[in-house]
Amino acid sequence: MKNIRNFCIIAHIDHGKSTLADRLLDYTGSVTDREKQNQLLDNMDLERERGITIKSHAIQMEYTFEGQEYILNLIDTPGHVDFSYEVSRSIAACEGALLIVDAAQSIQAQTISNLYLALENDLEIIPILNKVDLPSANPEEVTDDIVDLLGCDAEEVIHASGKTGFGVDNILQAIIERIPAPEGDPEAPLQALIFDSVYNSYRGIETYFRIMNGEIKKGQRIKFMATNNEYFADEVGTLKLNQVVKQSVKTGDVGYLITGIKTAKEVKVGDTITDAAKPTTEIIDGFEDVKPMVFAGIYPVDTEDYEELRYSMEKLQLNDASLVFVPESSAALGFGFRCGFLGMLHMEIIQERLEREFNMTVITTVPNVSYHAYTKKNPEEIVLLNNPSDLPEPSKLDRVEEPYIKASIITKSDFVGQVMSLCIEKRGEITNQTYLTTERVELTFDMPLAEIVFDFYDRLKTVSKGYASFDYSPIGMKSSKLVRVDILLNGQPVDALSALLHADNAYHIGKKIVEKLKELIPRQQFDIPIQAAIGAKIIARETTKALRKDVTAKCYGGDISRKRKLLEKQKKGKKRMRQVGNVEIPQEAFMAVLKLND
Ligand SMILES: Nc1nc2c(ncn2[C@@H]2O[C@H](COP(=O)(O)OP(=O)(O)OP(=O)(O)O)[C@@H](O)[C@H]2O)c(=O)[nH]1
Repeated sequence: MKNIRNFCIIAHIDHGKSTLADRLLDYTGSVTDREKQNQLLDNMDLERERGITIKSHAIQMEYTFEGQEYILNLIDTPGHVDFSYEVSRSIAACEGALLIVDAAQSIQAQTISNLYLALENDLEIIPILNKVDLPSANPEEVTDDIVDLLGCDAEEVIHASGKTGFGVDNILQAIIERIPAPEGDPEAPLQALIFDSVYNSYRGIETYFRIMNGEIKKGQRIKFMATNNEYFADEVGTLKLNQVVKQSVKTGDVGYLITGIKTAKEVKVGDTITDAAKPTTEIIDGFEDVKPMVFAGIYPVDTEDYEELRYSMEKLQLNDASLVFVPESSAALGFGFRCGFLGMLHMEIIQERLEREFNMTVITTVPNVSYHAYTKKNPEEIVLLNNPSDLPEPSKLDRVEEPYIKASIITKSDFVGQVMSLCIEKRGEITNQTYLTTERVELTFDMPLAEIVFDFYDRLKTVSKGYASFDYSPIGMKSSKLVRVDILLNGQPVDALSALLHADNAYHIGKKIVEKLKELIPRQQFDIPIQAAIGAKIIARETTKALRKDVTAKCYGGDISRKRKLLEKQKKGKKRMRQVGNVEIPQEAFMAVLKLND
């Protein structure tokens, strides 16, 4: 046990975590040449393409230092706020963390929020100044920032480059010398923390764990404490680039477990595994059920594909326990599902995975957060509001509450004014302002989550010229004035275009939505009035004028291949169109409310 080191890497997105992890694997000879790929840890196609780590993974390295052999378990963590719960679990499985800071970007919002998580878990922090090879790197200044943040000495900050491999040896030495070996009692009853799980279509769910006390043996009868379900440990082992089957995995080590479980729901990240016959009395604390934050409708483009969509979503859920969905129907779109996501990125990922892995083309409706409504009849009972159509009639409605977050934004002092106005426009209330250095400021706001869902990231990037980073955590519900803005096309309400908006913004946003829809809805053979309404009251109107020319008219008698190309193009464009009444609506229109400022 004294030669084991468990560590994770924490960083703001794009500061070079995955690249550096690959370097460590390379340097310790943990990968053969054949296995070398650009980003080894990001083994989902989607992850590699987007350059982000979606799910955490673990990997074991062996390294000989001063004549002693060490086992280094690296637990990779996702960098995006949508997945911060997974970060917190991976952190809990370690004794130390490499804190990576980009030498050109310096400290950013997630550097700080992840650092706090690591400190809460008493991890030893090894600060690393990464990307020192960049011409724009600013090593002295950024080192000062790190020293200020951590209260460490400048000598403790390791200079490195994931690109050239510079400094990797120093990092490995620091891992061995500075991070404590795991503690724990090998004789005690089994107590292991689940920090991740992965779905494998042949073997069922693979559970990743870190053993705090005791050991886990092949064939042992074990129990998951959150669910109280018992299983046999069909296979256990450690994690190299591939799994290495073992007879047992012991205290302090990190490993995987296969029990024949088929659905991701049964395995909860953060849960404790123990022995069924001789259970531990202590649950590892910190376990919480992750709740979806953002909801949207997902519909098949072709109504006939509904059953297939259900099948695909069920398959996807086996794999991703944080995805929730219930059937819903819309007058405009037919049968589909109301889905809950951890955040906007999670929503995009699900949509993309449906397309890539299941070949499903879907239409996603305007996302909204989950409100709590209370009716006059029963003012104590919460009615969960995940869908605009569920909003009770104004006469029956007592009050509505909406979820709030604590938002932390780090930016340059030059942009404080603009960032503040943006946050105030988004109904934020400033709670704190701290100068991290003379140039960098951390602003903290209490804000409605709903405002983040709508175009917040993009606006923040624009007003700060890219020099702002953002992180948030939920802080509970607050009362809100909510109205439903309906959209009518050609006089017909299209339920899938309805949005829940704060009363103060409803007129303004309603007008903008209508203007945006005018741009997005293709012209047809007749005029299409586009209206926004609150209840029976029309608050805005635009008209898409009738089409005058036939696009292919010119091609008659002309070059047939050109005409075919045009028609092909038209067909492609149609793929994501939905006929509602006699109006064709493209997918972009359903999301128009998110892009009002483009
Ligand atoms: N010049 C230079 N570029 C680097 C270095 N390390 C990483 N990069 C580049 O920075 C970008 C982000 O690197 P990643 O390793 O994917 O960043 P990450 O922190 O893992 O990102 P997430 O997984 O999304 O959190 C990539 O384009 C890398 O090629 C470095 O040391 N020097």
